[in-house]
Parts: sequence; C-alpha cells; structure tokens
Amino acid sequence: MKLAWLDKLREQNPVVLNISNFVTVQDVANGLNALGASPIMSEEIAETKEMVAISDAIALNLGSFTQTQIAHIKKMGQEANFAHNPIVLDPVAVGAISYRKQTALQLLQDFSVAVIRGNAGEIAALANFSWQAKGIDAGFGDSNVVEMAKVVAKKFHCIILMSGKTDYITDGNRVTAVHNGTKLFAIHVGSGDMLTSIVGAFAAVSKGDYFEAAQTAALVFAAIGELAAKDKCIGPGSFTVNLLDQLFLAESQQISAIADYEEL
Ligand SMILES: Nc1ncnc2c1ncn2[C@@H]1O[C@H](COP(=O)(O)OP(=O)(O)O)[C@@H](O)[C@H]1O
Ligand SMILES: Cc1ncsc1CCOP(=O)(O)O
Ligand SMILES: [Mg+2]
Repeated sequence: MKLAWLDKLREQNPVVLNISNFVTVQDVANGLNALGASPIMSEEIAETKEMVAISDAIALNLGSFTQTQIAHIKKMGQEANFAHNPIVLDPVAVGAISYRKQTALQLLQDFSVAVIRGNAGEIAALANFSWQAKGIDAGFGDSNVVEMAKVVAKKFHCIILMSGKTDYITDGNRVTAVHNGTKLFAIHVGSGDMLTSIVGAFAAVSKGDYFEAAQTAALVFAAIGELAAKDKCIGPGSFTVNLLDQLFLAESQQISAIADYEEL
C-alpha cells in the first residue's frame, strides 16, 4: 500500500476527466476536488481530443448512457489509449441489464482500460458467473468472488477493483482484500462512482502501477468512509456531508492507523 501517494496526489492535483452519469455527477466532482484532484466533466464529443490532452486520467461511467454518449465514450477511450492516459471503467448495472452488458463488452473491445471498478453483481456479469444482481446494487450470489474478479482481470488484461463489504483488488494473480468501510456507503447513491473516479486520481500519480493505484484508492476511500461514519453520523444526509469533509481533511497517518487489509 502506498499511502504516501495521497500526499503526492494532493501535491500534484491531477486532472481527472470524467464521463459521468447524470445521477451522481456532482458527488463525483466534489469528491475528487475534496480529496485533492482536479475534476473535469465532458458531454461533447467534439472536444474529446483536447480534453484528453489536458487530463492525467480518465473515468468512464456507464450509469446513464445513450447511443450518443456511447460514441463519445468510445472516442474518449481510443484517444486516451493513443495518449497513454489510464482509463478506469465503471460498468454500472451490467449485471442487471443485458443491453448494458453487451455495450460494456463492445467498449472493452474498442479500447483497453487500466482498471475496472464495479460491485460483485457487475464483475460476475463480466465473468459470466452465476449471480443475482439488483439494479445498481451488487445483489447476491454464491459464486467464488475472488475467482470471478481474477477471471475478469485476465479476460481484459486489466486490474479489477471489486467493491463491497470487503474490496478485492486483483491483476488476475495477486489479490488484496481491503476490509475497511461502513454500511453507510450502501445508502449513499454514488459511493461506487466516487471510488471509480478516485481510482483515476491515484492512477494519475502511479507512474503506471495500476494495481497499487487501485488498492491504495480502495483503502483510502473505505477508511475515509469509516472516519466519516464515526463523526456524529445519523444517516445518509450527515454521512454525505461528513464524507466530503473527511475526503478533504483525512491525513495518510489517520488512514494508516485504521487500515485493515491483507494479501491473499
Ligand atoms: N456493506 C458494506 N460495508 C462496508 N463498506 C461497504 C459496504 N458496501 C460497500 N462498501 C464500500 O462502499 C464503497 C462503494 O462500493 P460499492 O457500494 O460496492 O459500489 P456501488 O455503489 O457501485 O455498488 C467502497 O468503498 C466499498 O468498500
Ligand atoms: C441510481 C443510478 N441510476 C443509474 S446510475 C445511478 C447511480 C449509481 O451510483 P453508484 O453505483 O455509485 O451507487
Ligand atoms: Mg456502482
């Protein structure tokens, strides 16, 4: 774990370019900003090349796409590959909606990604493992979650960050489990989207070590959620406010003091 990268991120203030969903776009922008990155959102295909050129990492969210947005995502993915900019993909609800799965699989052929960040329902769908996803949520299943994450990592030659009560990060061989977090994440719509963009911010300062970027982002975000939950938190409203404050305030030493993770 490279918790020192949180300080590096705050020093470097990397630009993270996002194609977001319309539901959580503001959570994503404010989350990145609070942590110390510089968010920028785009909805116009004509500006893609210029946007990619000023960015240090790209987060592509499939939460509310249209055909027009898919063309934009494809172009951004291809321009980012050409510019050697890391891409983090969030395959929202591909476990629940077959059209989303088909679209995500096509995009994964059109360009390559550094990291896929999804919940167990989404990763199971990409692995073709049996699972009952529920809308945007993970749902339930008894497939071996570590195996399915490894399968997807090998299939798409990328890092998988599968989030949930325990987050699993794998490159297909190595696996880290991060046990930090709070149940309150599950009642805040956008927790996963924020994490995806934050993986982008860590990828931007990682000099190409995307496994390290994904596992450090997972630990930082989950531990910050834990700190937020401890601070006079009574429900989703106060959690959202506290989460934003802790993204801004939390120091790497505080995260290190509560870090709970293992290499499997
Ligand atoms: N039951 C839980 N207990 C603790 N942390 C959780 C729980 N569920 C999700 N998280 C945390 O919430 C964050 C977002 O992940 P997740 O909820 O899986 O994404 P999504 O919103 O895409 O389903 C991650 O940091 C994850 O560790
Ligand atoms: C509710 C909803 N509908 C489409 S995208 C979206 C937000 C998903 O956010 P997250 O996966 O981070 O909870
Ligand atoms: Mg999600």
